[in-house]
Amino acid sequence: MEIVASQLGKKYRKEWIFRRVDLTLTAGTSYTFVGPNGSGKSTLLQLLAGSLPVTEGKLTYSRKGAVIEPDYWFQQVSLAAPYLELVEELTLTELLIFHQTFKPFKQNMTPDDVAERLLLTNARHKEIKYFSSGMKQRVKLGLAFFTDSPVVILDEPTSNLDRQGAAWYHEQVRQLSPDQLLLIGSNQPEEYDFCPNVLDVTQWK
Ligand SMILES: Nc1ncnc2c1ncn2[C@@H]1O[C@H](COP(=O)(O)OP(=O)(O)OP(=O)(O)O)[C@@H](O)[C@H]1O
Repeated sequence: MEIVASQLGKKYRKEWIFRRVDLTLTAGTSYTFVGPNGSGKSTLLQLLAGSLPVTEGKLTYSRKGAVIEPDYWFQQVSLAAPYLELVEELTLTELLIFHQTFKPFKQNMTPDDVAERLLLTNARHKEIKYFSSGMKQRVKLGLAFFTDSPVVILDEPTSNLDRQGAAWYHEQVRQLSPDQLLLIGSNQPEEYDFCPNVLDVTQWK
């Protein structure tokens, strides 16, 4: 899996958030985008996920040399981010079953298997709206970790997690497949201490 950005730029109203972003992101490794609050990390991740339109430049997804059309990018990507909401009225089991109808889990994992990996077996019949913020964050991360998708994008992955939750995050992130491409947006070095490619988004201002 490869994502290539050529001369990518994003403008909101009259303000350019970044311009002339040239990147080649290749599966088998991870990339972390860093920069101060408001510098554009989340915006860039959403562009790379194909969930926000670019203002200028070009984005290409390809797998084994074959270009993937933009209509199919969403199938390639699992994104966990603070601004993405879970369906609060569903129980955890209902949410996992619902999610599975769009994107299957890895290795034929069942919703019960996923709940166990989330350390939330006891909460699987509880509605998400009654989950603590840390439990919700674990669910968001788990949907990204355990979905069978070649690209995993994590924006502020350990927000709301306690020390045990952060340890769980590190354990899961280490278990991602070498075929997957991991992209992170972060301000906290301990979230990406394992990541060999750290890119400061202010270079594209
Ligand atoms: N929908 C929008 N309309 C207008 N401006 C926006 C919109 N979304 C983001 N911005 C602006 O784009 C800039 C970059 O925001 P972004 O959320 O990408 O930054 P960030 O680096 O992820 O910040 P943080 O570390 O606080 O999460 C900010 O100035 C923000 O106000």
